Amino acid sequence: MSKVIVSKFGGSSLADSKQFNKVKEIVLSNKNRRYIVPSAPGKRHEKDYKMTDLLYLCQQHVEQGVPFDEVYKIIEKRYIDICLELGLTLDMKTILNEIKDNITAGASADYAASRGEYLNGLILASLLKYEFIDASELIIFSENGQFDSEATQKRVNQTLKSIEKAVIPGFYGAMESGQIKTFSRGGSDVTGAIIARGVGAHLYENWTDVSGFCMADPRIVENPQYIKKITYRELRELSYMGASVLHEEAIFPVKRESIPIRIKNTNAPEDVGTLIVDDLSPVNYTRTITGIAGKKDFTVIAIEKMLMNAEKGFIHKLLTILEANGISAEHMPSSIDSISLVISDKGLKNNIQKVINEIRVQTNPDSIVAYPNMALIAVVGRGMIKTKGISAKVFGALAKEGINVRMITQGSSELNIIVGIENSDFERGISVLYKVFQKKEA
Ligand SMILES: Nc1ncnc2c1ncn2[C@@H]1O[C@H](COP(=O)(O)OP(=O)(O)O)[C@@H](O)[C@H]1O
Ligand SMILES: N[C@@H](CC(=O)OP(=O)(O)O)C(=O)O
Repeated sequence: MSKVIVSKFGGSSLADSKQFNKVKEIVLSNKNRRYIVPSAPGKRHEKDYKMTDLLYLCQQHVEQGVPFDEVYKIIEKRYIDICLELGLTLDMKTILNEIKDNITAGASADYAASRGEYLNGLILASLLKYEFIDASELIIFSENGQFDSEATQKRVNQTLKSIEKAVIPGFYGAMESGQIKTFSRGGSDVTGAIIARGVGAHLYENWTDVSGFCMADPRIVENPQYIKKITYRELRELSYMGASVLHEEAIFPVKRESIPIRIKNTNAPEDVGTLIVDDLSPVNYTRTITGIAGKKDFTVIAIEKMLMNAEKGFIHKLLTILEANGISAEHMPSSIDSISLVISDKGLKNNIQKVINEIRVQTNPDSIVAYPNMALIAVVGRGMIKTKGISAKVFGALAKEGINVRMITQGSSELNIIVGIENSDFERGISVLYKVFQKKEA
């Protein structure tokens, strides 16, 4: 049986006609690249717009009763220019008018955002001469908006088994009612992984603007080392903690079938990139740390109460309060008489005072203090478990740099150490940790 590759191209790979031509060359250079998943056009340079952001903006204008013609003109120009420069005969103007009418008539934010991928899918299918399959026919969400993995798997398998080559737009699907639903931002990576599982691909390629996964964010550290091979679990930890190359949920569909992922660079296709493999595969242990990633903007709620450990149901009460407020705690480091709730500011949505009051009333603590402006940095590596002195290296490096560590947690899998520091120390923290771990261990 011939091998099948599913290739997802990110927004940076499809930002303009020049990038589309690179994508065409890549796809056509390997006949196994049969199912292609495009994102919406991304930024062409630092100050440029992402089409997805502009489409959300149009919908918000309608919601506020403000005209959105000026924003829509930017969107129209980007797509029409791409079509003209590629010499395609697609009637882009008519399709764009239809979408504009729908947004004007009050279409949902998910519908508006999804059109970025929809339009790019039409263009790419026409350029490659591949069949266009709308993601709304393949990716199924239940009526309460939950992604239905098993129904989707069946649908993808059934539909694509008779289609030799297809372009399927990323980022969205639909409910049975036909209503469009998107994944969270960056979700085309998830679509690619779902299609890879559905067609039983032997490889899921994720094409972007970097030659693989770096040991640290290249926007913070200059020329960080690339990771040649990484396990799904390590990658998930790094993605979740802010390494935005791959959506953290893109792991699940491919992990189930042990389909490897390769991160590749559209601008340097000859570079090997990063291979993401199953946890059982041998990993190169010459490096104890695989990568470092982090996120800013957390609040830590520190609660102290004498004999907390003896009070039955204390943690249950805290979690019930968070749940009632629609909040989840990222971490909960604790000692005998104290516990800290680490919550992202995005999740907290300005509810801090309300949550603190409820905790005070329902648990009667000795003290409760909120520490805002915190950042989390995770040092991740499967080799960690076998190596002494990793934590000493982490804390030593941060101390030497004069960075105060406000919180520490280590996952029970010993796959990571997470430290909480001030937002203002974040970039310095990442850089100094990269410096101590970049050298290869003996
Ligand atoms: N550890 C990391 N390794 C590589 N890139 C990273 C890392 N952390 C963050 N990034 C950023 O992720 C970007 C690629 O992801 P993204 O912008 O979503 O690309 P795409 O548009 O192809 O989907 C890179 O340009 C880089 O700035
Ligand atoms: N276009 C969507 C989905 C996506 O995955 O985009 P990208 O591949 O450019 O990260 C977004 O901006 O969120």
